[in-house]
Amino acid sequence: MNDLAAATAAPMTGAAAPAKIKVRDVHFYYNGYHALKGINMDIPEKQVTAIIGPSGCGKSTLLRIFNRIYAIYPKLEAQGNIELDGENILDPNYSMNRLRTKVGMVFQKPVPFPMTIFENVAYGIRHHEKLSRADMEIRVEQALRSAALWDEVKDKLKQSALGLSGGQQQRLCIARGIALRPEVLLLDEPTSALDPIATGRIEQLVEELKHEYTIVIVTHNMQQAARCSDRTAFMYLGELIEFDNTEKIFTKPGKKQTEDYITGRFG
Ligand SMILES: Nc1ncnc2c1ncn2[C@@H]1O[C@H](COP(=O)(O)OP(=O)(O)OP(=O)(O)O)[C@@H](O)[C@H]1O
Repeated sequence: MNDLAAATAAPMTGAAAPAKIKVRDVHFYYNGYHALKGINMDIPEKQVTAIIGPSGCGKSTLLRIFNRIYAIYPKLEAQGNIELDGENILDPNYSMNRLRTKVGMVFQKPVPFPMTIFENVAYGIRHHEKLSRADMEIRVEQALRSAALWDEVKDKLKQSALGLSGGQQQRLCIARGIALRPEVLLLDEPTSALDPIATGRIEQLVEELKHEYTIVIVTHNMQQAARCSDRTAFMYLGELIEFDNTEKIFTKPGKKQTEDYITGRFG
């Protein structure tokens, strides 16, 4: 392979950090509909990677492949390789249970379970580990502290989680994800249902969490991507158009489509 061919085939990265997730020639089909078309990218470890692009471009589809959540639906098919620490998670032999402990996900709308605040966090842990009551209390507290929620809920752990505000509920969902001590945290538009103050708290939290976790965030909000990510991926019509340092994407994008999108000319 000559230099030019090698450069063309190389996955997009723009990252100096080692890759936690390597996406190689990934295609995705919804009942035959080709939603992702040959995605190649390296997601850097312990950094925040934002995925942006117009509605329907495949952002959420890509994010959801990273924890194979699509596998619960029939007629959905992923092709290619997604290596997490060098192992292909799309391989049916890669255990779902193991994947769930390594990759946590937080959805657009906070969905606390109809149980106490404490139980919301403890519930997932119980599925994977047997802890004594005392150890469980420590784990729940750690998760709530990491999610910057502890001070607000420490005196009402036995109250229903449904009584929390939207922003608190979203941080509770993040605590629930963190409690399993994943290595990767996927956030699918985590602030789209929140007010600006709650949004600011989540963004601050993302900034703090990246020291421990590899974070991938899908967002419609370009200011949010610019504020809280290290790398930004721009997608369009199922393709990865550009993936680079966030600052570069927003100040000196390499592709016209990226520039048109970030300057609001379409999307
Ligand atoms: N369950 C599904 N069945 C069929 N097609 C789907 C399904 N989910 C998504 N699609 C299609 O796949 C494409 C990518 O959708 P996806 O939700 O990943 O886009 P997105 O970039 O996250 O959009 P948005 O920003 O609006 O959430 C779209 O054309 C969408 O219509």
